[in-house]
Amino acid sequence: MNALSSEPTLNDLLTSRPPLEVNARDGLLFEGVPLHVIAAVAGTPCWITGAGTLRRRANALKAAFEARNLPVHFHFAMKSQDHQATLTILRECGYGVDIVSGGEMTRALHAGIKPNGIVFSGVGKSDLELRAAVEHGIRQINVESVEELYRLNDIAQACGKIAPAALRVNPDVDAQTHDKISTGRAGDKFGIEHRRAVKLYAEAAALEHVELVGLAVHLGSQMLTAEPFRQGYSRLADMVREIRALGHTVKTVDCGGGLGIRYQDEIAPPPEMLAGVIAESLGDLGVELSIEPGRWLSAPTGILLSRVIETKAGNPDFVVIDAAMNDLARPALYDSWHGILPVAPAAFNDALKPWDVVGPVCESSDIFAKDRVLPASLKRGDLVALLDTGAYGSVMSSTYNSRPFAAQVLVDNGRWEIIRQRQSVQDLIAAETIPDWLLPAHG
Ligand SMILES: Cc1ncc(COP(=O)(O)O)c(C=O)c1O
Ligand SMILES: N[C@@H](CCCC[NH3+])C(=O)O
Repeated sequence: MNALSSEPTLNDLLTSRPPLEVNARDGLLFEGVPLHVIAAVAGTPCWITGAGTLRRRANALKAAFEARNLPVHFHFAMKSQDHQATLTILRECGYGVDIVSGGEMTRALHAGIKPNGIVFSGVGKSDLELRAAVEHGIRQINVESVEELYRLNDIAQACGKIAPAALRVNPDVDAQTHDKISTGRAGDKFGIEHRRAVKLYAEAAALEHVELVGLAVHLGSQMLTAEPFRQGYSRLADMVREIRALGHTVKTVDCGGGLGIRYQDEIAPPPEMLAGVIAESLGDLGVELSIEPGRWLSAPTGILLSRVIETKAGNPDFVVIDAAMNDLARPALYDSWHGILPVAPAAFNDALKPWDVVGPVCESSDIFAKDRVLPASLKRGDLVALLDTGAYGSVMSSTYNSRPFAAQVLVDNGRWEIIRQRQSVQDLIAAETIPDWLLPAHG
C-alpha cells in the first residue's frame, strides 16, 4: 500500500503485471519493448497490445477447464477488443468468437474464424444481420426475444435454410457488479424472461426453419464472485431438465462471459473458479458447453500510452495528458480505476504526491484519476502508461472534439509493430460532404 493513499503503489502495479518491467536505461518496458521507443515512432496517445500476454491468458483459461476434464468451446467476446491481430492470435489458440453485430461477423470471418466458431448474441439484430448469419451458416444465433425467434424463422425460410438458435435466458440474477454492466436482472433489456423461456422453447420446436439447439445466458461483466455464476447456471440446469421432461432436445448451453480481473485491489477469482462452477452446475447434463470471455482475456493485454501535455498547479494539482475520454471512455462512463505508471527510469525512485490525471476533452468527466499518487516530478513531455486497457478500450473510442482514433501497436516478446495507423483529421473531414445548396456557387 501507499503511504499517501490506500491504493496500490507503483511497485505493486509493476510487480503484479509480469509483462511489465523497468530497467535503468529505458524505464518501463512491456513484453521486452521500451515504451519510450514506441512513443517516439508511433506517437501518443497509442494503444499497445501484448501478444504474448494474450496467448498466455488464452492458454491458461483453456487449461483451467482441461484440468476439470470439461470439454468447452471458447468464444472470445470480440466486443472487448476486435483488432484483426487479436483475432488471429486467438484463432491460433483455438478460440472462436462471440459477436454482437454484422460488423463483428465480417471482421471475424476476415480474420479467418470459421462460421462454425461464431456465436451471435445481441438484443437488436437487424434483418440484414440475421440474414448474413444464416447465409454464412454460423454456429449459433442466441435469440433474445420471442419476436426475434419468429423473425429468424421467416428469414431462414426466405434463405431456404434452417437456422441453429439458442434462447438467451434472462435468469433474474444480480451479477454483483457495476449497475451499467449488469445484464441478467429482471428488467435488464437482455434475454428472455426465464419463466417464459421453457414454454417458448416447447412452442419453437414446431418452427420449421429454426432448430433450437439450446440455452444461453450472460449475467454481466467484471464479476468477482462465484455466487451469481452459480445461481445463473443452476437456473439454466433446471430449465434444461424441464425442457427435456417436455420431450424436447437441448444440445448446448452457452454460459456467456463475465469473469472479472483485478484493476485496483479487487480479489479476482481465477478461471478455475469458473470452471468449477460450470462443472458442478452443468457438467452432468450431457450438453455441449461454451463460454464467451472478453475482459478476462483482453484487459490485461493492453496499455494506453500517453504523454503529459502540461502540469497545472492548483488545488488539486493536475496532470493533463494527451489521451482523453474519447480514447478510453471507461473512467468517464463507469468511474473505473486504471493503474497509471510513469515511463521514465528515474520516475520510479522519485518522491510522490497526489495528482488529478485528466485529458484535454471539453467535459468535466474527462478524468482518468483523482488524487492519484504519482511522481512529484511529473512534467510536460513525460510518458505515462494507463494499465489494463485492453478490454473495452480502443473499441469504445470516439472522435469527439475532432480527436482522431489513436494508433495501435502490437508487442510480442521483444518485437513490435504498428498495427493501426493513427487516423488524421483529414480522414475525418474526407468522410463528410457539403450539400451543393450550401455552397456559394450554387444557382
Ligand atoms: C453476450 C455477451 N457475452 C460475453 C460478453 C463478455 O463479457 P466479459 O467481457 O465480461 O467477459 C458480453 C459482454 O458483457 C456479452 O454481452
Ligand atoms: N463496456 C463495459 C463492459 C460492457 C460489456 C458488454 N456487455 C466496460 O468497459 O466495462
